[in-house]
Amino acid sequence: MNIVANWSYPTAVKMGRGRIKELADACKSLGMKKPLLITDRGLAPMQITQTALDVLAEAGLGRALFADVDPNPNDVNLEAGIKAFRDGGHDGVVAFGGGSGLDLAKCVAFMVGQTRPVWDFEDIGDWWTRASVEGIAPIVAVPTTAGTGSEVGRASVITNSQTHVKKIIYHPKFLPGVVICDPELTVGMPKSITAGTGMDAFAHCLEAYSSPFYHPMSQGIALEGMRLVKEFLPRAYKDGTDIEARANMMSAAAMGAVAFQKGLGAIHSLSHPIGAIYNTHHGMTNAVVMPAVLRFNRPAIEDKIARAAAYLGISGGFDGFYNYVLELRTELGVPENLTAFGVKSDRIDEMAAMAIVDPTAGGNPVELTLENTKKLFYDCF
Ligand SMILES: NC(=O)c1ccc[n+]([C@@H]2O[C@H](COP(=O)([O-])OP(=O)(O)OC[C@H]3O[C@@H](n4cnc5c(N)ncnc54)[C@H](O)[C@@H]3O)[C@@H](O)[C@H]2O)c1
Ligand SMILES: [Fe+2]
Repeated sequence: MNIVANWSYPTAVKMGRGRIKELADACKSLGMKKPLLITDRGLAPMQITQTALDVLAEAGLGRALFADVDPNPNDVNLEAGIKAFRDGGHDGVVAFGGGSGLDLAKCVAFMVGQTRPVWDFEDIGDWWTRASVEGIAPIVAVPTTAGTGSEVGRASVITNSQTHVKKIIYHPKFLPGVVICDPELTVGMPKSITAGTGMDAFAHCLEAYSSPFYHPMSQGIALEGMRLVKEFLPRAYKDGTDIEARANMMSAAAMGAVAFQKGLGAIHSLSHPIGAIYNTHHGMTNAVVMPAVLRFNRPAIEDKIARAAAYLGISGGFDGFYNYVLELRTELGVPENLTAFGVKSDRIDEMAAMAIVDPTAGGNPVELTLENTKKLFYDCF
C-alpha cells in the first residue's frame, strides 16, 4: 500500500481538577494583558464563569466578558464579538464554554485581523496551505462540556443566519495556544447536556474510526476514545459529581476531535442541517441518527466495527456493537428517532441536499448521493 497522509498534533493541555486557577498564567504565557472572555448567554451568569473572571481580575487582567452567543452560534454573534474585541482594545481571547462558546470565541480571535468575510474561510479543499493569514489573536480555551473537543480543534461551526446552513470554518491557526481542562467545570451540566455532549464525543470517535481515509494515529486514538466513553459516560450521567468520570469524558472529547482529522461522516452530515433548521442540540442530534447511519454504513464497515467491538469488550461483532449503541442511548434518555426528538419529516429533500454537500460527507464510508441520503433521513424518523 502506498501510504500518503498529512497529520499534525494539537496544543498543550493542562488537565486536572481546580486548574482553572491557572487561567491568568495561561493568558500571560501567550502575552495577553487585556483578554476578552467569550462564552454563551446561558453560561455567563453561572458561578464557574464568574470564578474564571475573578481569576483574571485578581491577576490584573481585567474582567471583560462577551456573552452575546447563541447555542449553534451564528454570524451575527460573530460580528458582535469582533466589535466587542476591537472596541475594548483586547489582545487575546479566553474561549470559555461548550462547543458554542468555544467555536464563536475561536472564530472571533481568527477574524479580528481579517478583512475578508468569514465564509471565505470555509473548510473546502486546502486553500490554507497557500494563503497566509495574519493578525490572529492568541486563544486560551476552557471547555465546560465534554463533547465537541473544539478546544483542541482547528474548526469553528458557525451558522449562516441568512441561509440557516451550518458552515465549518477552518484554519490550522484556530488551534488555541493553551487549553485548561478542569473537570470541576463540567459538574453542573444538566443530564441531557451530559448525554448529548458525551454522544458527540462518541460520534467523533466512531466516525473517525469508520472513515476510509488513512491516518493510523487517529485510528488508535478513536478506538481508545470510544472505550473511555463506554466506561465513563454512563457514570458521569448517573452521578454528575463523579470527577474521575468527568475527567475521562474530557479526555474522550479531546481525543474525538484529534481523531476526526481523519474524517467524519453521515452522522454529522445529517446532524448539521437538522441542527441548523431546527436548532437542536448537536450531540443529541448525532445520537438520534446514529443507529440508522450504522445500518446504512454496515456493508463498508462490518469487519472494522467487529474489531472495535472486540476492543471495547463487546461480544457479537457488528450486531453486538449496534445493540450496545441502542442500549447506551436508552440508558442516556436519547429520543428513539427524529419524530420523538420533535423534528418534522416535511423538509427531508432540503436537508438531504444540504447533507450531501456538508464537508463531513466525503468521510462517510458509503458514498452519499441525494437519493440514498433521502432514504437515510426517512430511516431516522
Ligand atoms: N468545533 C468543532 O470541532 C465542533 C465539533 C462538534 C460540534 N461543534 C459545535 O459545538 C456546538 C455544540 O456544543 P456543545 O455540545 O458543547 O453545547 P453548547 O456549547 O451549545 O452548550 C449547550 C448548553 O449547555 C450549557 N452549558 C455548557 N456548559 C455548561 C456547564 N458546565 N454547566 C451548565 N450548563 C452548561 C450552555 O449554556 C448551553 O445552554 C454546536 O454548535 C456544534 O455544531 C463544534
Ligand atoms: Fe460533533
